[in-house]
Amino acid sequence: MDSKPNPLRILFFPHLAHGHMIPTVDMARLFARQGVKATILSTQLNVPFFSKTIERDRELGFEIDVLVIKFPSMEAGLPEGIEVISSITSQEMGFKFFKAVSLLQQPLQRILEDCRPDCLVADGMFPWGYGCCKEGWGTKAVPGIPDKITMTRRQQPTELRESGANVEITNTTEKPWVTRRQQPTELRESGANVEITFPRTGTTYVEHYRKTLGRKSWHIGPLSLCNNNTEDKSQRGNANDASIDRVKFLRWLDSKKHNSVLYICFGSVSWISAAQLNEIAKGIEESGLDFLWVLRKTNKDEDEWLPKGFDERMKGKGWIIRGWAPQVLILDHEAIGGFMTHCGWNSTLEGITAGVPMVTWPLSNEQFINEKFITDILRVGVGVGAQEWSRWMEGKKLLVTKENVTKAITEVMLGEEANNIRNRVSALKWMAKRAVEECGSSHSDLMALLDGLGLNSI
Ligand SMILES: O=c1ccn([C@@H]2O[C@H](COP(=O)(O)OP(=O)(O)O[C@H]3O[C@H](CO)[C@@H](O)[C@H](O)[C@H]3O)[C@@H](O)[C@H]2O)c(=O)[nH]1
Repeated sequence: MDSKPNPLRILFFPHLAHGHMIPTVDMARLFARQGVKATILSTQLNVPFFSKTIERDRELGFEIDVLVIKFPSMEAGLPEGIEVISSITSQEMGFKFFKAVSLLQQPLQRILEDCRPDCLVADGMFPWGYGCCKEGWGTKAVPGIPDKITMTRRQQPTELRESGANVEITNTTEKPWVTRRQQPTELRESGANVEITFPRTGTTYVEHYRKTLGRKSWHIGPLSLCNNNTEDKSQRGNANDASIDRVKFLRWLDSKKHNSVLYICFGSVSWISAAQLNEIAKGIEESGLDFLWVLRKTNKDEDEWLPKGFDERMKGKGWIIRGWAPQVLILDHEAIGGFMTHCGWNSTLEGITAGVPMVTWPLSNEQFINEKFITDILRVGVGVGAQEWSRWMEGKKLLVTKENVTKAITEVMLGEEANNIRNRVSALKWMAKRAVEECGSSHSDLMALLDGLGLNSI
């Protein structure tokens, strides 16, 4: 690949959580493919989650690298080794973790002064990210004139300077999924509900975002589609090489009929009680469906909750994967006919992009809102009946019963509506694919954004 002598340099700083690192790394790779020099900023222990992917892109000639920022564990009273949300095991540890994250502001500022990138893409979870750029560290080429003139932010007219504010780059296509990244807290605080915030009166959500909310935004997703080979898909977000296991369960999936296997995964941070896991297992068994079930390593050992004899009875019918599974690869497999999901935004988009009907089981964060989009607006899934937030509190929460589980999964995979749901989600799948192709809306937004940042004027 021809590399420009002075490419546009963008620093990407994702939150220290898989659900944020994964799409940000995809985004950085997407930008690098357009000639941007992309640098991903992260802490030492998080780099292995994406370093192999980055190395492969570098071998292909793309300008993408990684910069390490020290995580202030000690300063926040955290033990060494806790640098990603999925390692948090208690509420107290969670508070300390977020304290440490907030302490990253000053080191970020120093990095910006040293590196002087043209642009910082900071995670929405770092509300102080934009403030770090206000000091005028960056230079920007003035677009639209024949000669190259660069100015620092401080030298720019206010208008130009302000235009950089509150830039939203969303991992979405032009469907309703677009706006939710920052909604939950606002929604909860305002007491409003989904219908009020997103009226369905013929206007698309993108228009709503841009016109009604007046937010500058570029809708460039679904980002997972930039992983277009098996290696990329299976290593996405994964520090270990799970190739042996991968081959095993992919072969198993190959032996199954189209759309016959239920895939179950609750994302990278959720926590499910032993009693609830027991109900899920019984519900799956009752449905008679084949399944592939991903469990985080932090979940209780199977002998604490797995119904007696489950393993024996489910031989050949199901797999339980402990740890990290290559989700995008699995969802793309034609044997997968349903996805039981906690409605994390990445999983939601990945399910839609793969054209897989969903069984929705929101747990926390903004997931109950995402569920409404899946079940009520897009109508590509059926709710399992989750009624309340659950996090950290074993045994005190309202359980979703095994009957609820059986009912929802059979409705999505076999029921009268199953075909209609499948047709609707298939239509969205193709829409999503078209959006990222050349001339598609996401591709056009990406080009417009890079143009605005001066990619072609440098
Ligand atoms: O075994 C696994 C588990 C997860 N994933 C991937 O990890 C990501 C998980 O992201 P998401 O589905 O968004 O769930 P969370 O990890 O729970 O993400 C957090 O961050 C999201 C983005 O802000 C929010 O929407 C969620 O509510 C919040 O819990 C997805 O890309 C999955 O494909 C895997 O590849 N393998």
